[in-house]
Amino acid sequence: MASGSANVRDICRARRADGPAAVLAIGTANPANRVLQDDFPDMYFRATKSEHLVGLKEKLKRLCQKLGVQKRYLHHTEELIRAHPEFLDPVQTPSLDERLDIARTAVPELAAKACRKAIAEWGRPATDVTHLVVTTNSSAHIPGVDARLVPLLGLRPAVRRTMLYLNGCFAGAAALRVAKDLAENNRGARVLVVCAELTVLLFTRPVEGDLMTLMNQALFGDGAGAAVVGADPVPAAAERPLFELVSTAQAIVPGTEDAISMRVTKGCYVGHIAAREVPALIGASVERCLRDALEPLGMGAQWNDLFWNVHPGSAAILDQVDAVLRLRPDKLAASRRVLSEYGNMFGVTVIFVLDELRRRMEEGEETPEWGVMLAFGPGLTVETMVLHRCVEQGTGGAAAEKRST
Ligand SMILES: CC(C)(COP(=O)(O)OP(=O)(O)OC[C@H]1O[C@@H](n2cnc3c(N)ncnc32)[C@H](O)[C@@H]1OP(=O)(O)O)[C@@H](O)C(=O)NCCC(=O)NCCSC(=O)CC(=O)O
Repeated sequence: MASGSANVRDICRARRADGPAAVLAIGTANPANRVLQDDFPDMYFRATKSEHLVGLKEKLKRLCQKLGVQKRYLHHTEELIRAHPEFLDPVQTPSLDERLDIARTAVPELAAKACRKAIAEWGRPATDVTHLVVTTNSSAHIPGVDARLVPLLGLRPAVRRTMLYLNGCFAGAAALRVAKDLAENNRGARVLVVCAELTVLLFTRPVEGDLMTLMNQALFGDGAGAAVVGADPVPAAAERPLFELVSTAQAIVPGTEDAISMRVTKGCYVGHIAAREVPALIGASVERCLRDALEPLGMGAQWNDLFWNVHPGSAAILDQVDAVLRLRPDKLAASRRVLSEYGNMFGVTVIFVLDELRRRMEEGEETPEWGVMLAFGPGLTVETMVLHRCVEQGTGGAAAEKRST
């Protein structure tokens, strides 16, 4: 009996990886339909036949100026909305089924596009992927996006799949956290992580007095972000670590369960955000979460000595994190750029920020060795991940060339 249990320990120990999990490749994708934020109020009020609500449209214009978004990509075009008049008033004409039908194919296809880029950069065949972690808010099917990705990407039928639904904006960080544990506890594992979102589930017409709808239409964008995660990179297979995932933490901020929420209704998804309060709530909790994550590693609160990947929930949220941590103006530049170019893509956004940080490092931007990923979402939940930079600074041309071949 005793020797039996010793055996099991040995088996478990032998199965663990030696080194930390690392991101080995990143891929991102968006739908083709590009929407400039300056054009959005006209487009939205035209598509929803709401031109008569002149005051509300002016309000949306003012709101658009405040969010930090200049451009987004949306799967739903004016043409698609014209073809689905039932989307305009989800209370009178419930249309969850029609929206989910769109998501059924569009979400896996968008996810596959990001995954293909990540796999191409990784340089190994798709059949070498051992685990798949998929997360989305924009789907409710079984078999899910994970199962659909197997034939789309040519993964092995024996790939071990994990599907995370409805995690809000912390989904990307949560998926990377799960991937880290899988990679470190399964020697040789190569985990494909993908997060994909479509906002057609939230689409609805503007209603006088309903500010939340304006916010949901103006802030969020569609996209997919993928990463290959594995420990002990194999140089002979041309694997190279970009970021080591050093430690992870998750915390619920007490008393904030109503601050961000989402309900699946007969009509569509209905999101609620206590938008004016959320930046301050995050600001009040962020330092505690960071100390809890960093102190066990013997790292102090020298926030400007780190690089930062903060989920850009909106400009006000980034401003609040900036102010509380007294960050130098350039510290959240990657988060601000992604918000500006793509909008808030829920959990996808932190993967885009990771890619943007990598690009900046390759282009030679002076970057500290250690960094932090911070993501927020319903709960209020704060996900914190300590990162270690492996990207070689200033390798811009060579690395980008490798990705494009
Ligand atoms: C809502 C804000 C843009 C408001 O900015 P300011 O406070 O600077 O400006 P303000 O109060 O003058 O408001 C500007 C205009 O927006 C209107 N306004 C205020 N609150 C609003 C709301 N909830 N929805 C829509 N409009 C709103 C005001 O009436 C005003 O209109 P008028 O001009 O007529 O007076 C900002 O506070 C913000 O970005 N909050 C955080 C948003 C957020 O929570 N993002 C996280 C998304 S969720 C996420 O990322 C995670 C997840 O989903 O899981």
